[in-house]
Amino acid sequence: MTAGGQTGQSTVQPVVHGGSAAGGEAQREDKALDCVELRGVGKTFTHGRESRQILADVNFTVRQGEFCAIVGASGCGKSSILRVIDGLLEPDTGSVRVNGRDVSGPSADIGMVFQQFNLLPWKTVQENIMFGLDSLKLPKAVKRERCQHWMSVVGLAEWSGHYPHQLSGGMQQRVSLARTMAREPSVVLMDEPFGALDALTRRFLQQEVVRLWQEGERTGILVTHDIEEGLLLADRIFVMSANPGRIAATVEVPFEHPRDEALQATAEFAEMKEHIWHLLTAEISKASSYVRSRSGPA
Ligand SMILES: Nc1ncnc2c1ncn2[C@@H]1O[C@H](COP(=O)(O)OP(=O)(O)OP(=O)(O)O)[C@@H](O)[C@H]1O
Repeated sequence: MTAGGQTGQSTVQPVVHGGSAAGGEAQREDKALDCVELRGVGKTFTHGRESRQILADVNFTVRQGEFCAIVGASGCGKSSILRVIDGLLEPDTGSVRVNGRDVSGPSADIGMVFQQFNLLPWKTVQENIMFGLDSLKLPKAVKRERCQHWMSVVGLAEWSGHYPHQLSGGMQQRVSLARTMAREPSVVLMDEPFGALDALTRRFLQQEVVRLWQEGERTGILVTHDIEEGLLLADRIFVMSANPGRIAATVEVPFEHPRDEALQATAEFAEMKEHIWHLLTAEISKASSYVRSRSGPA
């Protein structure tokens, strides 16, 4: 992870970039390190005679090895952004590039972890992870090796022969994480991966994710409702507006890892959390007055 800044100051000065055409980012010279690039991405869904613009002029860049979080109100288009990056949803306007190539459909370069574990109930832990490797053109022995490796990394080697219903929610999410990571994608997209877990398990898995990112050169994008989760995991946080969804601000997270309970108890952490909360609520009230203005006087 490329965390920057210090924790020693009494007051944090949040570094915030606006969400204008430059993607809400400072101009940079190191373009070679760009891993995920969205430029002018827009999407409108149409049902019958009704159209709704979900995304408008979404711009951001995530650098190789960086971990970014997207926060925003429910329904503002966070998951749609991940689906656009994953090639599952085609934008109407703009471009999406991953590792310098235009995205035109799902690719082995990109992995996704969902809130629902999506495990096959009739397959064991090992079989579920092997299933994730099925479509890769790799020798069987390499697949077996990767499967063993990732079962150990997520601490489930002893559970390899168990079925999903014999595992806790946290264990099932670890299988799901291992299944994605075993494919060794260079970009991992996470859509509220810890949303269905209890607080303790969530914290434990968040720490696992931080460890995985510190060990390898992976790029991650996490969608979350939880500002604290973003602050504990991400290098930068994209704050979204709604109706239509765009990146309203980009906040650089100034804390070094490990980001633990001691950090969470600091005034600096509370200030950052409040700052992002203010950005979010300002966007939510702007979005609701926009909706009110379009639907006429109450
Ligand atoms: N295939 C689709 N057809 C029509 N509308 C869709 C489709 N997919 C998503 N939407 C709509 O697009 C909007 C954005 O959905 P999306 O799931 O991206 O939001 P989100 O910010 O991830 O929401 P949440 O935080 O509640 O999961 C929602 O209003 C949703 O109903």
